[in-house]
Amino acid sequence: MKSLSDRISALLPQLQQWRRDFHHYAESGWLEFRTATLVAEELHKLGYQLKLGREVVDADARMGLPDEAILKQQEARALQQGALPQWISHFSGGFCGIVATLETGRPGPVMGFRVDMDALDLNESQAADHLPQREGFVSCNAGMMHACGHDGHTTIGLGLASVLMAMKDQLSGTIKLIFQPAEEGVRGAKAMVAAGVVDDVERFTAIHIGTGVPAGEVVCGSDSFLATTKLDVHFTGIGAHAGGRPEEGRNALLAAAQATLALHGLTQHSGGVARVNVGVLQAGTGRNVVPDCALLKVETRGVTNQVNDDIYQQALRVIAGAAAMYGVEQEVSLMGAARSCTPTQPWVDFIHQQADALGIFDSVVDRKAQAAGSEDATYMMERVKERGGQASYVIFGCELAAGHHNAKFDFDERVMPDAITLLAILALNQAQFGGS
Ligand SMILES: O=C(O)C[C@H](NC(=O)Cc1c[nH]c2ccccc12)C(=O)O
Repeated sequence: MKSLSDRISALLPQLQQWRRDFHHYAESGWLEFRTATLVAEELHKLGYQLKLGREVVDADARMGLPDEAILKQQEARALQQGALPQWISHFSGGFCGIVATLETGRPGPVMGFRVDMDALDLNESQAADHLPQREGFVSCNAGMMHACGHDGHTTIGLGLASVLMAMKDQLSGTIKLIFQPAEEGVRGAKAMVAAGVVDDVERFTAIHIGTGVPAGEVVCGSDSFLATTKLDVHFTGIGAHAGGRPEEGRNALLAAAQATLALHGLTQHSGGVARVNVGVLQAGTGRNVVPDCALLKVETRGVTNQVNDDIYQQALRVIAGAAAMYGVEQEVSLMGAARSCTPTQPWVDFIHQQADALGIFDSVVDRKAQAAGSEDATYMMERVKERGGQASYVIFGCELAAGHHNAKFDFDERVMPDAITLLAILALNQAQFGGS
């Protein structure tokens, strides 16, 4: 019987081909049409039971959804780029979620593994020293780039699906592989949770690669995710002749500028780390017009849910105050959110034990001290925990060509087989878990 290691070694060419294809056809959140159809086809060929689109994504719980015109345009683009027509109708309208289930027929827990599929809104570097450019798989979609490793995550999910199906006679219980859209901007997980995707999951594991963790190190229970709230703020003023009748105008641009400066002063909280970032300020229409419109794209973050919630409430007050200063209207729209979350220690201990026993990592640790970014997998973790299940978030360190969200981001692809190995071992050895 082929060993796990032999099976994964045999997959290496396929892993690189998958990763580089996903990278080349990078698709941002809710627009992962091509990616989702290819993933669905691979999982179908492997023999998994599939739940797709609206079956696993609650329409009303989606956040930060692009408008109808963009959804339609991007679906057409995906078809032109090779999205599979037989699957795409499941994902139309921005429902690019997939859950693949393997029921072994033998008693055992439901184990959930979650990967995310979306790219970032970013133009990828086309410099000669950027490997994806040099080797011909740089993103072909303007304004979309896999600059956080989610092409690798999707590939790890497919590699895991392949080896687990091949070794299904050695498994027990049920395996659920969750392919999530729109993690960037923390927009997709809540909708999958609302659709009930993890309601039966007893042991949940989400993953990330890189994040500053050194190559060869695995973090078994990352617990430093910042709770976060993402908001768009529209200011509406009154236009007027800037030279002739400025006093008749109500300046939305100044309100937005005032709000921006005030928002960035909000990072004091006795509860710990807090962040505010105004990432976008768009305003006005012409140099001789008192600006009647402005848009801010803002995020708040906090080391705990309470810190973030407090900062968010202060932000709302600051925005209302800036609008009042200039006599303009303001409207806040929620565009994304994620909670902070602590993994369950019994599951972290089990992952640590299995990673140690594998002997393929230079370092195995439970957690890292530095405040990480944010993650909406925390919604799934919290849902599993509130039903008494086990949940953790594993980070696989690897060499990065540049930091996350940078136009020259790239990762060492050798991290993928190591990640698949550990995740597969968690499933194959789950009977050794002594926790609840
Ligand atoms: O808030 C978001 O949009 C989610 C996004 N998430 C990530 O980038 C994934 C991530 C989680 N932890 C880390 C740590 C370092 C880089 C990336 C991450 C972020 O933090 O901006």
